[in-house]
Amino acid sequence: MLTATGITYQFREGGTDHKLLTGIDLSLAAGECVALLGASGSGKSTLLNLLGTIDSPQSGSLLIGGREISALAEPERTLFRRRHIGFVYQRFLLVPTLTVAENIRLPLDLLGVPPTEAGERVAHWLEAVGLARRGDSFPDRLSGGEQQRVAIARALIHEPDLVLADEPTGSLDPETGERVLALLLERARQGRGALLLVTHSEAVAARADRVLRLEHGRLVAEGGPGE
Ligand SMILES: Nc1ncnc2c1ncn2[C@@H]1O[C@H](COP(=O)(O)OP(=O)(O)OP(=O)(O)O)[C@@H](O)[C@H]1O
Repeated sequence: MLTATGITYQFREGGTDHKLLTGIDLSLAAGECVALLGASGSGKSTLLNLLGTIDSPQSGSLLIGGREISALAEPERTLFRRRHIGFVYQRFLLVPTLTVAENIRLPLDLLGVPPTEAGERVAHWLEAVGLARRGDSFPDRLSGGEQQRVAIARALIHEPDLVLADEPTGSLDPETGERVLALLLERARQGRGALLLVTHSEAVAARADRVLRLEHGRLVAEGGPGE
């Protein structure tokens, strides 16, 4: 469902060009779970932003669901992202002024899903992440693990084809992290969307179908030759 070929990314800082990603080749099949490891600063989050169409590479091709992303103008790209991609971040990034239910509902409102259907889907996801009684709470009333479950419900509610998760369990205790990981993996294993999961944990990575490591601007398959 995703094919990236020859993706490069560089940035200029202090008068010098830094080549962060020098040639990323990556294929993700629908329903596949791939873990992405790499040293701090190797460019994992940058790569996620590129694959998530938030940022643009200097060169290379990115096909998602058969569409070439670089060919899309910004409004189309935004719409594409809202429809097809879900993001989960280490720091949750919930909107503090919205309730839990409103946070989860946000992607549906942006897509113009009718209110009755949106309400039903929010109720389903509140239940699915074990927060049925917390819909009216504000995020700051929730524990870190609960906030991350809200973030996951928000990332999945529109049934995206691709979920990009940037260290989603990084700030959680092991038990809560396991619960959050299980939620993400379960959905991919049901064939409902591919998952690319950035992690620093070898144990978390071992749960994926495949493990890739970002090294010197390229992806290397763990325990085998390159992608
Ligand atoms: N546009 C930019 N301008 C300046 N610096 C940038 C830019 N894009 C990326 N960088 C730098 O490139 C490096 C890679 O960042 P990135 O967040 O992608 O790494 P990472 O592998 O996710 O790291 P971590 O594991 O610590 O989260 C960082 O040092 C970051 O500051």
